Amino acid sequence: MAVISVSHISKTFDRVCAVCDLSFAVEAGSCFGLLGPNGAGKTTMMKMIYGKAARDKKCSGAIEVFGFDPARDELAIKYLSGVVPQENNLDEELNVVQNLLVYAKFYGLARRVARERIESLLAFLELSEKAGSKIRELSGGMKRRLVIARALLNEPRLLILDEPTTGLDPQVRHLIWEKLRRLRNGGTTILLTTHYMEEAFQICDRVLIMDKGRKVMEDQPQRLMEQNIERYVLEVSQEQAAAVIGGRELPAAVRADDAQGISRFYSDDLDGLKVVAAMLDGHPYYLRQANLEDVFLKATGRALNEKQ
Ligand SMILES: Nc1ncnc2c1ncn2[C@@H]1O[C@H](COP(=O)(O)OP(=O)(O)OP(=O)(O)O)[C@@H](O)[C@H]1O
Repeated sequence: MAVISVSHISKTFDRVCAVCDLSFAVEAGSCFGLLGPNGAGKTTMMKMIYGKAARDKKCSGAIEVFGFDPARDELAIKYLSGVVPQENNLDEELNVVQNLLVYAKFYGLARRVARERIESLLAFLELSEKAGSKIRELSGGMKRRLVIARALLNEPRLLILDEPTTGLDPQVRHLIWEKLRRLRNGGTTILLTTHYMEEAFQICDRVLIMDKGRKVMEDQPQRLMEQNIERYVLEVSQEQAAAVIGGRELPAAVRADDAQGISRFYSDDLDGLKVVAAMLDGHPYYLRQANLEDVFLKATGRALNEKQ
């Protein structure tokens, strides 16, 4: 059963189509990722889902979240969901527990229930020791975990996260991924945006890759890779590739792609790439497995982390 269903939705700002005719569904108990570079339209799409942005008036599409239309029933959706916005909008004047109590009050939780929930959420997000700390005393990763704890106060069936780990170090990123996996395994439906292909690959059951407001492709991450990209990549600076390989014939199973100053040679056949490596005659290169970044690059000609 779909918890979120988006059908032919568009949103235009000053004639710029931020979201263009987008359709997708998020199944109950799954983790769904909107993956795309800065400005792809991910945040705008999310905001329309939780009622913070209106779709175009002339757009004939529909959004349903738990069967409710966010344009009309924002509050009903709010009580069933938790939202982690892109910015950590915590109250700097209050400490960790006080920040959570304010929200607990908003949700109408009795004080004893609120205290119990806060204690268990702080333990779950490994913040118990910081319960009495001021917000400015927290690291970026702690603030992010606190915002996630806050979004979980009303025990939501749907958790919406806008770039949950942007700017955080790899250790915190992995910790947050583990927590999100546990929530998903416990039955919470998760919708997140990210421009980290690794994040999408690690935690999403299904990924919609978007660019310039439009869907580029959508599938399980592993399937997106199996069906759209070769298994291995050899990377070398474009300048060096032009100097030593330019004009020479490549092995039959090798495809070359130049973008952002890097020449990439793709193949399912590792031996073919070893031939390319030998042609480089001692110039440095990087041989790796292909990932969702390569899928995006092949589809759009641009890198995921490139500014638009
Ligand atoms: N309130 C607004 N007014 C005008 N243009 C906007 C507004 N919000 C977003 N846009 C434009 O809509 C497009 C999509 O922006 P959006 O923030 O949804 O992208 P995004 O994929 O979430 O990017 P990021 O990863 O940087 O958050 C961009 O061109 C952006 O400049």
